[in-house]
Amino acid sequence: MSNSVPEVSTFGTSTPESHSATALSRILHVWRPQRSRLITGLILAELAVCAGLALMGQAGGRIAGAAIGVSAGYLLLRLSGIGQIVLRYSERLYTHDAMFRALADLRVWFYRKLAGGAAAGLGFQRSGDLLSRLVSDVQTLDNLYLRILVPLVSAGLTLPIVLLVWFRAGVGAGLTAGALFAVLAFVLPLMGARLSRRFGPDILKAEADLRVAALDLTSGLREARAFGAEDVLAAAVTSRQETLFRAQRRQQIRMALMQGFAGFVAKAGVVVILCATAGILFPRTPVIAGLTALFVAITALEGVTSLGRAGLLSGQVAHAARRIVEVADHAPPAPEGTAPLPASRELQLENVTFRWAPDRAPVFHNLTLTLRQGERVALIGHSGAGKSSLAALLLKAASPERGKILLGGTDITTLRDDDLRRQIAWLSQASHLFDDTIRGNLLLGRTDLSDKELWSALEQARIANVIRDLPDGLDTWIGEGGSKLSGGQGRRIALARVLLSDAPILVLDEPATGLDAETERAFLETLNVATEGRSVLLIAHRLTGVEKLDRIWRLEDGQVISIAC
Ligand SMILES: Nc1ncnc2c1ncn2[C@@H]1O[C@H](COP(=O)(O)OP(=O)(O)OP(=O)(O)O)[C@@H](O)[C@H]1O
Repeated sequence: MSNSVPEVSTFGTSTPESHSATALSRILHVWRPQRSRLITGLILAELAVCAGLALMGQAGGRIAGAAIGVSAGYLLLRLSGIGQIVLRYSERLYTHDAMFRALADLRVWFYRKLAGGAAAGLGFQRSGDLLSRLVSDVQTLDNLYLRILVPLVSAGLTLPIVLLVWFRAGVGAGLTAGALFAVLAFVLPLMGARLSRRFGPDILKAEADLRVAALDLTSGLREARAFGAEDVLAAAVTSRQETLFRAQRRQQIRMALMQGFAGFVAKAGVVVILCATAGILFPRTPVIAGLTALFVAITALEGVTSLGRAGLLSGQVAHAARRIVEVADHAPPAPEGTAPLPASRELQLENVTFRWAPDRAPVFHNLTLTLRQGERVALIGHSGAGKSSLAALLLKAASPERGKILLGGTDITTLRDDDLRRQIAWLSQASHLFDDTIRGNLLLGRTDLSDKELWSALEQARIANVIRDLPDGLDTWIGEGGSKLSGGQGRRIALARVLLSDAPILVLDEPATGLDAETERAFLETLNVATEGRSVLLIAHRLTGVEKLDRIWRLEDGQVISIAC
């Protein structure tokens, strides 16, 4: 149980402001495909504001005209009324649609980055924190467009229009109301933004901490029960929940104060124009110009009161952008090329030096080895020697610091990732089973396999009989992470999935984990047959003697010692 989520930083020594600016510009860059939609949304928003101003201005003018016996047509009033309703509806629809598309693009971009760097150090990132970044941080960014950019740009475009109307009610009143509009639209948001730079990260941080604790509690419930630690874990969740509530309460109080103050400034602006209309403080204005200005002031000033709150949100938005970009940049995926797939399936490591993180000791130092096509090699070594790390390197799930990895003489960084993945099937130590049926887990989206082939792979993995006895057979739902199966059963389904792949090279990391001694022997004997004709790298702590092998590699101190069988 950690106390709080470690925050990853890849921005070197620059200031938080420059972090945010960089992060926000990266996010806007990701949104570029939606640019025309986002800009159309902005234009519609401004047109809706203009229609609203025209409606209120017309209404004020008509009321004043009626009072002094001047009549005018109602066509413009009707048009602006209908126009405002239609434009406001279209703007809401369009801006939200554009935003959801932009957020969807951002999630896909973030997910791709995450997948690309999944093994390259992101294994250290807490899954609750990653989930928080993927869900709440991305969601927070809808404020950037809907609550910050759209109203701010609209306020900038509206200011000259309202100034024109207000100046007709007198220069003094126009200047004062214009200044109050600027305070609401620009000064208060700026003050809010400065304030939120300090407090903005609190809520996101508290949310991430709470998610980590809640995930810890749910995924570790069995251990918590076994060790009687439910109360401790539940207390950790409660305490983080309280921290989040406190941060949210503080934010709401700041928002309420800001809204109250902005409302007060807006009313002051209305009073200024009212005074000018009544001839108090300012020279009396013609009644039609005065009432038109007054009605425009009511709607224009009211429309910008929420910008102060948007300013208070900006710190949160900037922090969310930073957190998303930090993770996306944390582990750049290994480079990918377009070289054609070589004919040979020989795998070679040439003087490979590798470490998982710059502050970690190297796992391999100048490692050189060759797995020949069709060869069956066991890789043994003590825990932590680097057996799984070698598998991660071969799969390009991690990249060497120095040296080359070659497939048939071609550097794997010059091959397409998809091509490489089709050549090497990997049963990792932590193979994941999805919350799906057994069939769904075996197929993983493939449509080219018959039930006969699925059963054959399950036979080879020594799990077919167990599945035949289940009421729903292949359609049995196995729960999150295969929670409705025993550890050994889940492992064998994961192995069946690997055996279904056509890859000519198999990397099997401890395939017999979770099996009893007798089943293990039978299983390894079957494996000898099931993997015939393919290159096999069998990673194990110990060998049982039944494995059919050409060579054994012992991994020691970052070097491989080859032992003939
Ligand atoms: N994703 C990762 N990020 C950072 N370090 C890692 C990661 N995976 C492994 N390591 C570190 O690399 C070293 C080699 O680990 P590796 O898992 O390759 O060993 P192993 O021989 O497979 O061990 P075991 O037999 O216990 O599975 C260890 O010191 C481990 O802490």
